Amino acid sequence: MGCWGTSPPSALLKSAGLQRPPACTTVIGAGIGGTSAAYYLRQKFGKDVKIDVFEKGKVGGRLATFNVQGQEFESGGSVIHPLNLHMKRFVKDLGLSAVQSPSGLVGVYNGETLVYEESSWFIINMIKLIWHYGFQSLRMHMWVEDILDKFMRIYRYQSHDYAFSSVEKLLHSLGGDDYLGLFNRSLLETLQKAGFSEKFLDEIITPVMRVNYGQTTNINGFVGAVSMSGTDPGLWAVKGGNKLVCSRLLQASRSNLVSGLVMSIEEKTRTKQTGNPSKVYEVVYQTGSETHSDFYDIVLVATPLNQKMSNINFLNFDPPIEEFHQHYEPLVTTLIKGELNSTVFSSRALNEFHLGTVLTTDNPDLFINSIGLVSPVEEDSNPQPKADIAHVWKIFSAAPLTKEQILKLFVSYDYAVKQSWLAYPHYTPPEKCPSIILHDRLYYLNGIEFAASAMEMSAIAGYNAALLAYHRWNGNTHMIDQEDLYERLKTEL
Ligand SMILES: Cc1cc2nc3c(=O)[nH]c(=O)nc-3n(C[C@H](O)[C@H](O)[C@H](O)COP(=O)(O)OP(=O)(O)OC[C@H]3O[C@@H](n4cnc5c(N)ncnc54)[C@H](O)[C@@H]3O)c2cc1C
Ligand SMILES: CC(C)=CCC/C(C)=C/CC/C(C)=C/CSC[C@H](N)C(=O)O
Repeated sequence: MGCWGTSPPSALLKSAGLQRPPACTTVIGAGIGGTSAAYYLRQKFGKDVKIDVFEKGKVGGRLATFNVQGQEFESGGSVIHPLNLHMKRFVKDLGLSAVQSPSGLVGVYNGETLVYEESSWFIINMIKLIWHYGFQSLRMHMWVEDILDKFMRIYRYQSHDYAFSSVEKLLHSLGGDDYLGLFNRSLLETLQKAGFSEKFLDEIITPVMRVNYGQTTNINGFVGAVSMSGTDPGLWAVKGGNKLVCSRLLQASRSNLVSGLVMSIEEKTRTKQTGNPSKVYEVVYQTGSETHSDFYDIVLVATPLNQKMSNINFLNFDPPIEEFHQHYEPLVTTLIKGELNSTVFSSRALNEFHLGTVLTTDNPDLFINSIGLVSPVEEDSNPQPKADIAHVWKIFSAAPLTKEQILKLFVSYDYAVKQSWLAYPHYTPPEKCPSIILHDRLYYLNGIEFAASAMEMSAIAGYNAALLAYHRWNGNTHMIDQEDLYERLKTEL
């Protein structure tokens, strides 16, 4: 594979006031971030650009399914918010369809008892919430709505082709200093300042952070709000599995999928047939037992950069590329088809136990973060626990469950399968997001996960990196890091 054959002579383009298009680009990682980046690279750079996508494992990355006795279930990223507009548009444009995610009744267990239990009657729920927590639920809902409202501005910026060179600048463009402040402070600090009570934080907010991010209210306020929005009504998933979005994006981008592990990236000077030297990146990768290398004008890294997850070496850069040591939270997803031992959580037998999900408080004696009924990826349904039927339950835990632990939770079970992840960043605000621009034409997408890790966040990062690469290649500095975009675009319809 070479980079030089396809682009028109640069002298010709320069005289027409145009930069030559890059001949070869590459994306490392075929998760939702990498495949959306490939899709937008094609849209921006046009049909002649070569796009190679490297993937060491399966297309989809953290979007994956398990098979339980012939049926597929999501094992990684599972629910999508109704206002996640990139995911929504991908599904529509790529000929996929959406299914509603199960929304059964939720309870919160503290290791001894259910401290909160939803009712199927809306009015009873309202009364219970007000009785236990006053109007804090309503205030929380308004807080999240305000953050989400501002978040939606990104779609307008991106539809006008604006790009950001850092995650901090992107966040600032959404809502100014207050928005950036959310990222720099813990959720706990922000919500305590806003007057939320310890009881509400311990019994409602912490359990939501545990199910979604395996962490407590020590995470940053922005990811806290994203996590709370994951309790909104109308969550959905892709029929057949969320990972289908990645394979369809790859197809639509007409990229070449290279099944290989990228080991290193190095900047090299190449002399073209015209005699002009030019800077390119050499990407060294392994397929099976063989080592190969190829040269690229632009490289987009779409995987968390740390030794445990991608282990890519950046060689001979001057100044050197910063080292990434960000810690990702270990998390285990276990699917169990069996009869729940409902008496673990309440005195009620299973035929009187109507909860579809049990969340947990931050009690060190608990060995699970959450347990919830799940539906196969093909089905649009709301499974209800019934005494006579073994259902499939999904459990999130920090460590793999032992057989004894499973037998505490289930009277009996037919099948159990587990998947271990390094799931999301371990959030420790205040912290700095890793740079998006690692070098001249070398970009990094996954820094956005330090603001919040979610499918839509990676899709936003993929679009942003493609726009940034395009504008920097063409010298369109006026399309990068523009201030007051919201005010400026408000008048444009
Ligand atoms: C258990 C779990 C539940 C989740 N639930 C939700 C949810 O309900 N909703 C939601 O929005 N988000 C959820 N998320 C988060 C969401 O799944 C991720 O934020 C998102 O999928 C990240 O996508 P990505 O493309 O950025 O990274 P990844 O999906 O990690 O993709 C990176 C890819 O790069 C590949 N790669 C790594 N190193 C190399 C190398 N050296 N060479 C070649 N290839 C390499 C990897 O194999 C991988 O496929 C969940 C995550 C987990 C783990
Ligand atoms: C990015 C924005 C604005 C919203 C995303 C909201 C959302 C879908 C949050 C969930 C994030 C997440 C990491 C969930 C993990 S667990 C999901 C689910 N509860 C499950 O049981 O699988």
